[in-house]
Formats: sequence, C-alpha cells, structure tokens
Amino acid sequence: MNRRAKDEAERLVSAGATDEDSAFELKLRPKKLSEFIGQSKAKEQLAIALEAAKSRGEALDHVLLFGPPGLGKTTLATIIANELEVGFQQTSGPALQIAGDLTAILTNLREKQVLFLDEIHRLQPVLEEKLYTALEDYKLDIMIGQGPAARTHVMELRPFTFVAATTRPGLLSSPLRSRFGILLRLEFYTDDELRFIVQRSAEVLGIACDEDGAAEIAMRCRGTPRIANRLLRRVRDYAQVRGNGTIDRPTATKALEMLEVDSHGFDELDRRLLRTIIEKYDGGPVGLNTLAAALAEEEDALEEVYEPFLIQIGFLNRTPRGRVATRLAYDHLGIPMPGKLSLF
Ligand SMILES: Nc1ncnc2c1ncn2[C@@H]1O[C@H](COP(=O)(O)OP(=O)(O)OP(=O)(O)O)[C@@H](O)[C@H]1O
Repeated sequence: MNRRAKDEAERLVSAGATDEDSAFELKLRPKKLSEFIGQSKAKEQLAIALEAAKSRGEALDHVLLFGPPGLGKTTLATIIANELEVGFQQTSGPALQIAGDLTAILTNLREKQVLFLDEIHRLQPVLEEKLYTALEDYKLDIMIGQGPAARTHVMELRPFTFVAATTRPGLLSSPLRSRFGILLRLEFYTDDELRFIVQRSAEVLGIACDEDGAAEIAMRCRGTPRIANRLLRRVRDYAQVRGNGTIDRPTATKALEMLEVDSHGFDELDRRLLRTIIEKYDGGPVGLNTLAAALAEEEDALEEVYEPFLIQIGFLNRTPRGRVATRLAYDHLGIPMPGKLSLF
C-alpha cells in the first residue's frame, strides 16, 4: 500500500474505499434504480435512456459517470446492468497494463453486456486509442506478427455498453469524452438523502437506529454515502459497548465526538488544511503545490479528496491565484477574520 492509500485507509472520513468497506458495500449496494436514493437529475436521465434502449432492443449508449469518490458510481454501473438484465464485467484504468489485457476483455464480452471501467483517467494513452474504434464501431484493430511481416487484423466485437467512471473528468481527452452518449454527474448528497441511506443501511444490517440517530450520522458524513455507511458501523460498535445497542441522537453524538468527527464531518486533516491557509498564509490565496508541501500531502489527494467537499460547503475557494479560506472557515475554527482595510 503506498503512503497515500495508507493515510486514506486510516482516515475515518475519507471517501476512498477500504477493504472493510468493500465487504459491507456488497451487502448495501442498491440493485435497482428505484432503490437508489438521491441524484435525481442523473437518475432521470438514466431512466429515460434505459427505457428507450430496452424498447428498441439495443445496447445502451456508452455512459460516463463522474464526481467525487464514494457517491455511487460503481453502484450505478451495477444498476445499469441489472436494469438491462445483462452481464456485468468490471475492471479499472490502472489494472489494464498491456493491449492484450484490453483485447481479452473486449473479445470476451457477450451481446449488450455492460463493461465497467473505473478510474478511466488513469488508462494508458495507447489503450485509450485502442478503445476508440471499439466504442465507436464495435471493431478492434489487432496486430498479428512482428516487424515487416506484421499485419493489422480488424476484429468485430459484439455490441456492448461501456460504463466508465472518473473523479477527474477534466483529465479525459476530448476524443475519448466524445465517445460517451450519456454523461452523468454525481453530486454530494443532501442531509435528508443521507438520513434515508443510513436508515436503509441500518435496516439491511439489522442495526437498531432511530431517525434522530440517523440524522446525526448523516450530518457528519461529508455528503458521501460511503462515509455514512462507515460511520454507521463505528457508531453501532459504540452503541453496543457503551449504550443499549440502539443508535439514537445522544449515542451517535457521543460516538462521533469520541471519533473526533466534528459537526461538519471534518477530521484533523481538514482542520489542519484550513488552519494552515489561515495561519501560515493569511487566509490565502496560496498555490496548491505550496499548500501540499506545507501539509506534507500529495497535490492529487488534496485536489481530489479533501478539497471538493470544503469547496461545496463554502469553507474554501479555488481562485486563479490559489486557495482561499472563507469566513465560514474562520468562524468554524474560532479564529477572528481580519477586517478589510478601509480608506475612511
Ligand atoms: N444513492 C445511494 N443510495 C444508497 N446507497 C448508496 C448510494 N450511493 C452509494 N451508496 C452506497 O455507498 C457505497 C459507495 O458507493 P460506490 O462504491 O458506488 O461509490 P463510488 O462512487 O463508485 O466510489 P469509488 O469511485 O470511490 O469506488 C456503497 O456501499 C453503496 O451501497
């Protein structure tokens, strides 16, 4: 495990998946679009496209899912296959190393099947080019032989639906982006939607959790279902050992305070990030690389994992000159915000 993955795994409110999450996520994953809570815009777009493809008896257009980690991209990909009643095969950008890997997967796909490729922004450029004709015409160029005797053979593929996911849509080349007919952006969830998700997960896992207890967890999970499900498991432990086994508001509050997850779902790292901008750089603007060096964190991790939620809830601004802490950040940390200089 590299340092970033290790730090991420240790961070309770990280949106990245840990091994423990994966085991639970299999149980908690909604199987049908009707069970998928929230994301009404993406859901409606998808429902219409699914119905149209089904009524025409064709493979669904290729789908690109994008948004921060843990919001349900993999879940939606599996739902697409379930709704179409076709097979589902999953791989990821970093897992595909050589052209042969991709060829093997594509040539083994069955008619109208869903192929899900996670982290498509990390796909190697040569493989990306190979994908173009496969996505456009269901054809694959295969090189046979080597040197002057090498020949290209065009292989026909069965029509399939390609579903790709990325946290960094900006890194995709425009030819690749243009191969997708359906673009679905996933947004952070509202507190109400997350309360439903917590209650549903509690029911599936057989955990006693009342509405207020679920609301307390929902409020502190950074708009992210994966974090909601993880906090639910930790609060359940606390309720069993220190409480009467039921998750109500006081139990959830005490458990989350003990875990140092504050009322906004911030942990030590978020507070350190905001405090660094305020105390070391007078509130900003400070460039991403300077900030990453000051925090001893990687730029990618700051940009992909930590910042999106802080920006979404208005604690941080990304400006052309760098990151700026907002008044909300000063207030939350109890630091007085310096007044603007006035000429009068
Ligand atoms: N709308 C939803 N309703 C109920 N549960 C959800 C919803 N979205 C996600 N979840 C739950 O959150 C967890 C994480 O979802 P998922 O693995 O689909 O996220 P992801 O966006 O693919 O993340 P990553 O890209 O990091 O893999 C799963 O346990 C899933 O059951």
